[in-house]
Amino acid sequence: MSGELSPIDKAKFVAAKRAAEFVESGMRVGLGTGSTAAWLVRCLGEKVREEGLRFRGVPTSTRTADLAREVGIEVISLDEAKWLDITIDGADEFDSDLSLIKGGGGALLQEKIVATASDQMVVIADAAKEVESLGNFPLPVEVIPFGWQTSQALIEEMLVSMDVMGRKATLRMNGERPYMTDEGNHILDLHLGRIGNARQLAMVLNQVPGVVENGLFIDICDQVVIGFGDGRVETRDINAGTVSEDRLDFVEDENLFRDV
Ligand SMILES: O=C[C@H](O)[C@H](O)[C@H](O)COP(=O)(O)O
Repeated sequence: MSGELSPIDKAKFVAAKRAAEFVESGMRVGLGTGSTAAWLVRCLGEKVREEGLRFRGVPTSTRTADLAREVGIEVISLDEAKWLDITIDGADEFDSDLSLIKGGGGALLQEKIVATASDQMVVIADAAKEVESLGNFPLPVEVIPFGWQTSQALIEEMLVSMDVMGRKATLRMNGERPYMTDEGNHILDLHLGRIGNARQLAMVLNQVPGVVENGLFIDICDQVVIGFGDGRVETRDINAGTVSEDRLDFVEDENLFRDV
């Protein structure tokens, strides 16, 4: 289906393809979750098959683990890897400091652990994910099933005293049933509209009984690779303070698009 990808998928694809070049043989690599990260896994699988790239991947969800194995990537656990050279993952929102909202796909807990255990974290995203202020995308918070309604009420109460616009926390559903994460937990999505002090909110949320982790990634991401529908790619490195631009084409990528 080459040439039939939507502009948004092309944007995700070129970001993923550029970031796949950061992976070198011998590395231990955190593999993110979501549609953009799935492109990364496919691009890396192709490099394994076509170019003899040899690395070990630590997936952040069962979905990513399944896809990674399918495309020929050697999969190990985080405990086996202990520490990672790089983690590459998508995001739901990022701002100019490379603070993130993640967890739209429900994998925020493993994603945060894996990213934090890495020398560097690279986010891959289409340009629409960039925001001036985080919070338009509902902030996912992973809670244990026991007493989730109490956790929900405590979060909503706590939000009253915070610098946020909205205060509603809704239980994520999967059809008729509550959504279950890989760890068997639920997700509360916080409809905030605008988050003033994301650092403070991230810390306070994790103090609420029942909360396991929240989807705010502060001071974790080092680089973002932003893809555009016309093949342009922009890479920003927050530590080096550099920005580079480039353009990729889609012609040679027919094999990758075929099964998607
Ligand atoms: O839990 C899911 C992850 O945080 C994803 O990386 C995030 O939701 C972005 O997903 P996508 O690349 O599909 O937009």
